[in-house]
Amino acid sequence: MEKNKRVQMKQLSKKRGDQTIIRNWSAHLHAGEIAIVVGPNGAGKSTITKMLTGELKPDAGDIWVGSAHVSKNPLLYRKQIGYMPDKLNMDISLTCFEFLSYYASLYGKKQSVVTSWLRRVELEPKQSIKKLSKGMTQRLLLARALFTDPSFLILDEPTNGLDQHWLQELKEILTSFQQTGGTIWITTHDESFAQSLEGKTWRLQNGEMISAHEWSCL
Ligand SMILES: Nc1ncnc2c1ncn2[C@@H]1O[C@H](COP(=O)(O)OP(=O)(O)OP(=O)(O)O)[C@@H](O)[C@H]1O
Repeated sequence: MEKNKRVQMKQLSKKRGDQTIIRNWSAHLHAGEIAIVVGPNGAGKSTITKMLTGELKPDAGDIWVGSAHVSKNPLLYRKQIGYMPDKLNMDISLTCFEFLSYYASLYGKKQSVVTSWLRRVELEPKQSIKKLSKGMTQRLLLARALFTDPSFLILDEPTNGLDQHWLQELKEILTSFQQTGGTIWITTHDESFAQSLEGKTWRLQNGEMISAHEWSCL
């Protein structure tokens, strides 16, 4: 799929219970740009990430990837995104190959793409997904997010459970995605990983998304 898509968020607002997670926030990401969102537990990082994936509807505001609007063109929008959640919510017995093949059939991708991504993330195709360690599960979810060749990659706490070797591999995978015009959104608690990426960083607190430049001036 052609990448080089701009991501726009316009006047987004979201409340959960009594708490305002995002208050009237606008931003855009150029194609090939990395956005990094940091913030304490409960600040709303997962909430905003779920709005970007289309799983949660904003109370107000719009999100576009290229010309696809999150709720007005949901099918086209979903085709543009690759999402790596912070955990695998699936309690069935499948091998890594069967797991990715299922998504391959939904997205019309060849089995050879599945095989080559499993090789890239160093997972054994016949390995049961129930027996994967945390870091191995993260690698499977990374492969699932990328094998559809999205233009916008959304990663929720991608470094959880990864060892030093895989932190470096993750960086390399993200850099090559970025170099082909892919745009990336990452939420993380891992400040050293965040600092190692050349991206636009925001801190989320009390309903505000404060850019790194602004918070260094506070
Ligand atoms: N389903 C829900 N219904 C109501 N409130 C929720 C729901 N899920 C989360 N919240 C609340 O929304 C706020 C933001 O939660 P969220 O999970 O987005 O934070 P987070 O920054 O991702 O946290 P963490 O760093 O712990 O993952 C929290 O106060 C949380 O209690």
